[in-house]
Amino acid sequence: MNGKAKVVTIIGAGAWGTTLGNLAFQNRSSVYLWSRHSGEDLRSVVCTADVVVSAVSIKGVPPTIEKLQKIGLPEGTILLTATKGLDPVTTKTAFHLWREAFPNFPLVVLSGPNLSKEIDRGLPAATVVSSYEKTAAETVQFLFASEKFRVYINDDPLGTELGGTLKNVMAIASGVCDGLQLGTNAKSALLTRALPEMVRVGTALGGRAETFFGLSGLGDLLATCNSPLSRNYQVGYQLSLGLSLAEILERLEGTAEGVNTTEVLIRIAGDKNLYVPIAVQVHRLLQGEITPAEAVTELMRRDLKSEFDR
Ligand SMILES: NC(=O)c1ccc[n+]([C@@H]2O[C@H](COP(=O)([O-])OP(=O)(O)OC[C@H]3O[C@@H](n4cnc5c(N)ncnc54)[C@H](O)[C@@H]3O)[C@@H](O)[C@H]2O)c1
Ligand SMILES: O=P(O)(O)OC[C@H](O)CO
Repeated sequence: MNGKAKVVTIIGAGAWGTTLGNLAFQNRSSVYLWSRHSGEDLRSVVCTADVVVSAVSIKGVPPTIEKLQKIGLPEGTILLTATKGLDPVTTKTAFHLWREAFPNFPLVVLSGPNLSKEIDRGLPAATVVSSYEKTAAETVQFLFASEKFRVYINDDPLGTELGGTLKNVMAIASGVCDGLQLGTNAKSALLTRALPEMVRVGTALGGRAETFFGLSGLGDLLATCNSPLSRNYQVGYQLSLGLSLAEILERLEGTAEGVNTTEVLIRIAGDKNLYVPIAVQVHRLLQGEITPAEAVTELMRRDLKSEFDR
């Protein structure tokens, strides 16, 4: 299948699934947006699809996979995952879960600095689609690309996905930084130190270092850590104003994956002996063990060290 796909089924009618559906629709694809609440038969909308997009949050990935395994997919269907999270049960990324469940289907990851509300307004943005199967990546590239949405490809799906996943932890820290009005120097230091922390974890989990310096790593880190539109940033910002995590999540519009990702990341870092000082403080903050101001103090009073030694 070359050029623009004709039929796209999007599973997950949340903010991101809806935005992706609109982008494909504007490119003249037939788009089915499926929600678990719609009552529509999932089989009927996947059996004719050229591309099946998973735009559910990470907790929705295992049940979605289970449903599709029962239904079965036509041979050659391209699977596209747009989730940015870590499975709390297995600690795996969505790419791993989909690969294990559908090893013989072309699998593509989409991740980048993509705040859906900006894209919905028609503002220009760029993203990355990544796959070991180049033809599938190119098909997805043409499916979504427009003059408003520039789509790059690469062949490091794990690194691409992990950039988008790990930056959510940093976005919580960044929201704290802005909420406490720590200033531009502090913000710059935080984001600059966040990137090697993401690279350390991301490469230990199989991503390539260079990918984290691209759109799906540094690009998404900058977008999410600087925008009040980010739900993860909002979690940190509102914690710094004194709201409890429960209160914030109750009012939050949509999913802040970073809350779960932080908890899973701390387990991974413990198992693999990875140095993740920012994530450790975000975790303690989310657990209610320390205040936002104490988290900052803990980061600043660590032993002095060389800039590039670990
Ligand atoms: N909103 C954005 O700007 C944006 C951009 C890029 C990537 N993402 C990522 O896309 C994913 C979805 O984000 P969103 O903003 O659409 O979140 P959302 O909260 O608006 O929607 C979540 C979706 O997941 C589905 N879901 C949740 N639990 C489920 C379950 N148990 N079974 C089946 N479906 C389930 C919900 O029904 C809903 O359709 C997240 O991983 C997010 O990090 C979001
Ligand atoms: O609202 P957030 O924090 O989930 O961020 C959305 C996207 O991941 C930004 O690229």
